[in-house]
Amino acid sequence: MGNYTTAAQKLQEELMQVIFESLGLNDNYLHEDIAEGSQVMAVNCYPACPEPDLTLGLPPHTDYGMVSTILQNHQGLQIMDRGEKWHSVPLIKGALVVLLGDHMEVLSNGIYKSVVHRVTVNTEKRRISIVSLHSLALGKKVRPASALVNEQNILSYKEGSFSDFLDFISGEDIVKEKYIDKLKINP
Ligand SMILES: O=C(O)CCC(=O)C(=O)O
Ligand SMILES: [Fe+2]
Repeated sequence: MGNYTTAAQKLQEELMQVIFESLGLNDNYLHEDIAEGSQVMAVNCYPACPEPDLTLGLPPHTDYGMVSTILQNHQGLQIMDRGEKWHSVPLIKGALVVLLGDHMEVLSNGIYKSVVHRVTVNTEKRRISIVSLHSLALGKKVRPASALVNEQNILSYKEGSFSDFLDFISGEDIVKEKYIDKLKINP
């Protein structure tokens, strides 16, 4: 697990460079903050369920961070499109799933949106996923990149940190309210 955690952090640094390049930002953008950023590992176990239509493994949500990578042993993850339709993410052996989180939506000033996802269960097989969630260090604020704020794309998000997210989930009814909506300016 230690080696996997280190490799996931290194992969995340490379992914961020590519994502920044795709946004027209310098691929060195926030380099040190990313290298010193936060990483949370979550291991999820979803037992086989006799009545999968009556429940979910994990309810719909977005991840708080910049990116999350997921290693899974069985299909079950679903993502929602902009028309609010669910799509199953296929299981590809040896492949990782990469999801963009709320802090990437903030940093890109809304050019990229965090993806709503959920987990379904199945009757046959226990599903295990190993998720690596990345953002900046606990108290470090993520804000829209100034190069992505202009007349066509006005400032649309307030700054937020991992620590702000933790305060949010300890205080709010997270089923009714979404962290990203708290950061939107004039949603
Ligand atoms: O189990 C999965 O594939 C996703 C888990 C997840 O969304 C999470 O831990 O935030
Ligand atoms: Fe998630």
